Amino acid sequence: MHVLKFGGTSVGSVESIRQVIRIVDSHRQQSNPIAVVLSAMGGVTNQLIEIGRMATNGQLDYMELARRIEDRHFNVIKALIPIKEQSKVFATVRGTINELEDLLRGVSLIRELTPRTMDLIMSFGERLSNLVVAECVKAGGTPATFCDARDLIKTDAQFGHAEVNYTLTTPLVQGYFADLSNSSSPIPFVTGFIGSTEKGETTTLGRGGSDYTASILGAALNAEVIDIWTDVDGMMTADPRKVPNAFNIPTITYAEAMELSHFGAKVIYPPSLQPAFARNIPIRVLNTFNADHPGTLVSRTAERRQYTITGISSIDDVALVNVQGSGMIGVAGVSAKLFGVLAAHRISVILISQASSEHSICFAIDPKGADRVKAILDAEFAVDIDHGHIDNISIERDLSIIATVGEGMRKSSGIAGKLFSVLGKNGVNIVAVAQGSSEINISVVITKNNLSKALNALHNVFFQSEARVLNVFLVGTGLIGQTLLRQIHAQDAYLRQEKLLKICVVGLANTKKMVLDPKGLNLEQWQDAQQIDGVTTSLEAFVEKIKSYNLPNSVFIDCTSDKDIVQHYESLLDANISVVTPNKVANSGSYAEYRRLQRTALNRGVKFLYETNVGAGLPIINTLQGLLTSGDRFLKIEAILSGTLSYIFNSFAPGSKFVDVVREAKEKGYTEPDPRDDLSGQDVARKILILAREAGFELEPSDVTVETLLPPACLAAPTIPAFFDSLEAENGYFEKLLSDASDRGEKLRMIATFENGKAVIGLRGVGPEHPFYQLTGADNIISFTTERYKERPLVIKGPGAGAEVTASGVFADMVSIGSYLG
Ligand SMILES: NC(=O)C1=CN([C@@H]2O[C@H](COP(=O)(O)OP(=O)(O)OC[C@H]3O[C@@H](n4cnc5c(N)ncnc54)[C@H](OP(=O)(O)O)[C@@H]3O)[C@@H](O)[C@H]2O)C=CC1
Ligand SMILES: N[C@@H](CC=O)C(=O)O
Ligand code: NA
Repeated sequence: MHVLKFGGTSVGSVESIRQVIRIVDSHRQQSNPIAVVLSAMGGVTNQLIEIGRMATNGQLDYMELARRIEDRHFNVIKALIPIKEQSKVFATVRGTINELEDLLRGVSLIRELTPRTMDLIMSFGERLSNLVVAECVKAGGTPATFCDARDLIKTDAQFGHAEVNYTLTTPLVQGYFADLSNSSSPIPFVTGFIGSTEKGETTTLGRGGSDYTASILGAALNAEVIDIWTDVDGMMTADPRKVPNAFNIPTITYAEAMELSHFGAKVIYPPSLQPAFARNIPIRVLNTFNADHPGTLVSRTAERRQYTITGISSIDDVALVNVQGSGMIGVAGVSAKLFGVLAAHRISVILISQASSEHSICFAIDPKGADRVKAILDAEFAVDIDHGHIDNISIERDLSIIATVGEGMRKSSGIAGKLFSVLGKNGVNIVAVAQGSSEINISVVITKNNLSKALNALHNVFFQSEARVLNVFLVGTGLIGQTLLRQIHAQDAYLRQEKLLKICVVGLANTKKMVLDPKGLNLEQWQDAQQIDGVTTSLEAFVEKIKSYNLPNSVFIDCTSDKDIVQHYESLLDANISVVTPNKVANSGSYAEYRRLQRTALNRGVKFLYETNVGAGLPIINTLQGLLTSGDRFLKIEAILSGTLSYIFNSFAPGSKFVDVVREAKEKGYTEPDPRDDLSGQDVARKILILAREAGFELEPSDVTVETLLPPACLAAPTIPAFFDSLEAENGYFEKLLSDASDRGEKLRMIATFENGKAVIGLRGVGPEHPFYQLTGADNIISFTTERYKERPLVIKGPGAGAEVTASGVFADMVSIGSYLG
């Protein structure tokens, strides 16, 4: 026997019913006999409930709604049954609707709607859908018969959620199907959701009722398989409306399905499938509208999986009740009393957590009942509260529960660690935790506003064949910023495939316009988006947006040289947003500010990265941090730290004009946005200060001595154009510097030195014997003398400025955050 159950959407329209008939027909070709269970046409059950309510209130237009239900079924008949055979079926439907109308008339007269009558009213949905579809199938030439499950499924009299009496039901089901197979073997279309008492009163089976019917039939007939046809491709790793990366779960165990469904994965309601589980009958969850998709197979065992967890589920809105007090410690019976009270009041508890100190118990409930629960507990524990054994009972609202579920978690270490670490790095506070000893479900209670972020962050780390998403916000779309965007775009496919990382640029800003889209901007047209969709930039508004989006794995990148923007770093880090920047301003201000940023990042478990502050993409800061972390001590740093000045002194030759060489350096992208910063020595001063700090020294900007190479007239230039004019006017001065040096057989180098706690920068002539003599292009060279590198210093050399190398350094910092957060 093969049981096929179709839900309300599957029988919701003429087109979908056509598809149901196709599926039924294709299964009929197979050797197994089949039984079909249908729900009511989509929406009809709710309409019936509404009709019942209207009739009780004496609203006569309930008749109008009943007609609409009739019309929907008539339309199916008209579309799927040949005209000459229609009248008989119309008459049967009309007769059934008449019965409903008589019943409603009675309700409207006595103005009372008991649960018993409600069940009877609701039963019309399944009775009509099965009746009509069975006739459509017959009209297509396939033998079919309508089966009213009230004749087979016997229940107690708990109307609304009746309990099945298997002792009576199983033989009735078996007998019916035995008779059927003795006849011409028509396909039975069995009404889902309904049953009847021994006295013949109509009952309904509660949530997941039609699945329950399929499961009862499958268990009684020892079916080979039960198909639950829905409108989605089986069960998913998470709710796809909340987690866009969610994907289909091919196989899942009964226990996992139970755990996931309990936490709101609404595709099926596994408790209703319990009878089939108990008999080890496999269940397939399939999509009527994508019938070739294999869906999800729910059975006792699941195939070996790539991932430790199977799915992530959530309950969006819960309240947490906290009962605590010193009187609870070591006193037996407090929890018995607590949960006894809850049970007596039929209050369903979603999650319980108690620490071993026994000082407090908290449990999650539906927030709608929270006030009532508090009132009940206040009353029940009034004496304990009065005596101070129990503190006041508190309720926390606006919370959600996330459950990570999977058989693979059993006996496997590190899952909880990963879960807490990811939530921690994303600034998601955990209010309560629960893990059953079955170890297949770890549930955490978090604040509701973090639900989407937490679900996506967890899905990202636990299902790593899906690329992890890094959400990037970039301020500064000048030379470095746009080179970075180009590099990100060019590397997109590589990062996804090889690093399982997707960089999603969510926001962009320059001084004029800012544009944000939480789904990610198209990097082929970011300029257009900024121009057309952008609004006037406000850094405050940009930062507020970043925080309010509350996306997982967020990174803020500052590619400006602005001073104001760095004021936002701390609050961003504090909101668990990592910061990456080539901008040296933050790290070269006061030492206190530098330390504050470091500490905030550390405390928040996020990253503040600035490798490109010194030597652009050259691995200088990382190397230095590595030495310091491993216990080395710095004795001396000697370096050429300006790409611009290197280029200038390597290119300035007799016959050329100094100002032209500076212009070339600017055109090549080596200079700061304001080249006076390079020429004055300010840029180098910032870099040596940062290096000294990274080497563990507490230096202030005033501790750096700068011997500038510029004559006073250039230093005094009030604007960039005036500065270039002054360089031109002072050409003789620069020529003399050059000729004096070459007369001595030397080259000019701006050298920064840090030794004995002092940083000095100055223009020096170096001869061929000096290691800095051979430097070419815009190269930087940094020589670290340390306890371990004392005889021969550790030297790093290479291009220290330029758009590509700088942007790639920022890129590397950004990607390393992706790995860290993942
Ligand atoms: N060039 C190099 O080799 C290296 C550069 N760096 C650093 O990289 C950073 C960027 O340099 P670069 O790209 O050359 O500079 P650019 O002048 O080309 O670009 C700066 C960008 O920042 C934007 N910007 C400035 N202030 C603000 C603000 N308050 N709000 C919003 N946007 C702002 C500018 O906007 P708009 O477009 O509207 O003007 C522009 O888009 C600098 O800090 C520099 O020190 C570090 C290492 C090497
Ligand atoms: N303007 C800087 C760029 C890197 O920080 C330089 O010339 O070195
Ligand atoms: Na660097």
